[in-house]
Amino acid sequence: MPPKTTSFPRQDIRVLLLEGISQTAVEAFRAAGYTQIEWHPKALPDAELKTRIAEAHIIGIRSRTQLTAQVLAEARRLIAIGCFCIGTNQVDLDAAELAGIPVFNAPYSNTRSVAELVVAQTVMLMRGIPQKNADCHRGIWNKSADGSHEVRGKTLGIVGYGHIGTQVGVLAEALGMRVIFHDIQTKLALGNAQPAAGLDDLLARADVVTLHVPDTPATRHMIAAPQLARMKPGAHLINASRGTVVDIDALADALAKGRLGGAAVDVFPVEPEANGPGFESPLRAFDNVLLTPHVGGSTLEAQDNIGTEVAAKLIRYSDNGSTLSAVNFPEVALPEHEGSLRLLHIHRNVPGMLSQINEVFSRHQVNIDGQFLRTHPKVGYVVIDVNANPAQGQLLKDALAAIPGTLRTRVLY
Ligand SMILES: NC(=O)C1=CN([C@@H]2O[C@H](COP(=O)(O)OP(=O)(O)OC[C@H]3O[C@@H](n4cnc5c(N)ncnc54)[C@H](O)[C@@H]3O)[C@@H](O)[C@H]2O)C=CC1
Ligand SMILES: O=C(O)C(=O)COP(=O)(O)O
Repeated sequence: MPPKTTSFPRQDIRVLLLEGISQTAVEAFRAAGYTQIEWHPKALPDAELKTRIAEAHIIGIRSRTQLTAQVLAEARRLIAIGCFCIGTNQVDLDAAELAGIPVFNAPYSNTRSVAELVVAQTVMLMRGIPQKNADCHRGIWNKSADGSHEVRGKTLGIVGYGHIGTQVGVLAEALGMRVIFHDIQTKLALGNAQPAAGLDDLLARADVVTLHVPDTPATRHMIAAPQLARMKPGAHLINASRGTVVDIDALADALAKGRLGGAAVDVFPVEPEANGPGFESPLRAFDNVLLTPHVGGSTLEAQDNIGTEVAAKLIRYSDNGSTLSAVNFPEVALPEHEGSLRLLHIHRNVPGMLSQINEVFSRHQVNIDGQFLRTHPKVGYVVIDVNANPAQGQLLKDALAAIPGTLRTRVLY
């Protein structure tokens, strides 16, 4: 397959934004001079996604859209992917990298929203509110303190002590909870939080266990029947991480047997494609389970901030070539290239690539003003600033594209 080349004025760059991404993103693209912006309130069905992605230069998604290797194979013009969320597990990151496509996300902007929800869920579960709420809706008055507890002095176990987990811990301590955590990395404990001796130790000690790990092979079903059996009788489980982390049938079984006091679940192994009827889960049967439709990060504040943040990263890459904070790609932080022409060359990381690239410039007798290189094991990214006119830029780009192992070239004027 010939290397992919993209070199357009901003007005010709097609931006496809799916899943109701905040208008702040649309405004940011417009303000930067992009005019071809297509916005969809929902995810697209797979077949339509393949057709649309074939035309797009930039795509923005949230957690629903699956950008598999098969979908990315259709993305002939795509230069960048924006995940307008934290998780990037919905994108085949290796396939994107090998196609020369950097992926950006918003690692912080919705973390506070998730943390606030989890703290609220902790209080609700400890008070038995899900059942009481369900009873009241059915006309049943059940005023009782049985099984209802203050959170003060109780133990919260946080699995995954990252951006969200740490904030949950700080907020929970403000309510007087004892906080213990488990993480695979050594973490600075905030406040009076204490690391647990391991996951099993945490499960055995916590009154409420809350999960804040990413979806990785190691976290899939990390909470299954054996782990649920280790939890304190009557303890509560909260999952606002990914639906893959909990074996949902095992959780339903533990709830059916009365092993747990309750659960709050925001994310599911299979989530409906669109709003409306069609949500299936064995957990629907339990009044003591707080079910929410993956809204941990869905506040207007978070979504607006995410829109601005990810759009800025996509625009910076499109205009300037900077891949700083890309999650799958060699990171190159670049100065502005005013007065010079910038060539981007993305290639398979094989020996001799840089000398072949430089040979192109000596052959064309063009001076290099600046050169920036970063490599990953499989992919290299070189940015070359030259003192050349646009016509020379096109010739240079074509010559660079002819180097075997080239994945993508662009020229930025
Ligand atoms: N419900 C929702 O709407 C939202 C869900 N999320 C989910 O929450 C996850 C966590 O978000 P952040 O805290 O921002 O991520 P983060 O990357 O800051 O923290 C994740 C932590 O989990 C730890 N970890 C990874 N694998 C582990 C394992 N096997 N065992 C124990 N710890 C492990 C990491 O070392 C890290 O400290 C995201 O990956 C995303 O899937 C994020 C935002 C909104
Ligand atoms: O940020 C994340 O990882 C989330 O899970 C939020 O996903 P969403 O943008 O609400 O589809």
